[in-house]
Amino acid sequence: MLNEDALHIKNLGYCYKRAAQPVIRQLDLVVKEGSRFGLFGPNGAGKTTLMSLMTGLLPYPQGSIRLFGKEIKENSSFVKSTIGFVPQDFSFYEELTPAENLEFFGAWYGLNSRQISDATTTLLKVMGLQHVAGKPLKEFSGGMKRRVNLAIGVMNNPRILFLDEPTVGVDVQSRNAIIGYLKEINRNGTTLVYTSHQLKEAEDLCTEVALMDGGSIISQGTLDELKQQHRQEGLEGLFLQLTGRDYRD
Ligand SMILES: Nc1ncnc2c1ncn2[C@@H]1O[C@H](COP(=O)(O)OP(=O)(O)OP(=O)(O)O)[C@@H](O)[C@H]1O
Repeated sequence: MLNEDALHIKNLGYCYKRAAQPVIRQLDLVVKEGSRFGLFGPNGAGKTTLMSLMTGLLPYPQGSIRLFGKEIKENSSFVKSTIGFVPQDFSFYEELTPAENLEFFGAWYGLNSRQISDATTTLLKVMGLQHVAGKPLKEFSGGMKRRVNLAIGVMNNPRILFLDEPTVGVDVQSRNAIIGYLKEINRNGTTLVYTSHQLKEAEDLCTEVALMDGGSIISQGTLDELKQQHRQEGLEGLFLQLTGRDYRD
């Protein structure tokens, strides 16, 4: 159902072990189902940490994260069947072929052999990987590896897909293919939660944005709303106005 909250985060806090200060502080965030949501902020703002919390990879001692109304730490099998995750670091086996990787991750998601075989055929075609389906990933270019990383993240046809810098280091062709595919699955109902430093790409992809700094959300709305509110023509100007020009790391 559109307009339901896909994600509802309240008063979230997180501190890494032995770190002097929390990385996520009293963070509130709502993502509506069906949106293409972009999360932006300087290096070290806490985006990857927040992704890890939202996908259940890190436990959260403080606050609440509800995924389609369910608290994620109490509903791990619901989370596994509902989300897809495309992490910033490649999350596959370099010695295996794309088809073998998809088979492995499909089984991990709990898909049956027919579902795995159908998803593999479709995704190899969509990602333009049919001609290298039998080669190990260690022989692939960066763009091809990014496309495999994405294919793994969408194998279970997720209701919500989290993407942490999914196009870093890719050429224009791969970028176009990846962004085009993300728009297509969003039209078919998948909510997207995406982070990137590619702000032009983000303007094209995202319907809603949030800016993050120092572990909190400092501004959230549709891109048009925020541009108007802060009298900026683009996301880059908005970003610099709200987060400043100093290095963070
Ligand atoms: N495993 C860890 N242990 C301790 N501190 C960490 C760990 N991972 C990240 N941090 C720290 O947490 C803060 C937020 O890091 P995080 O990677 O979430 O930021 P980010 O917004 O994703 O940055 P970037 O844009 O560079 O990817 C940084 O100060 C970082 O040094």
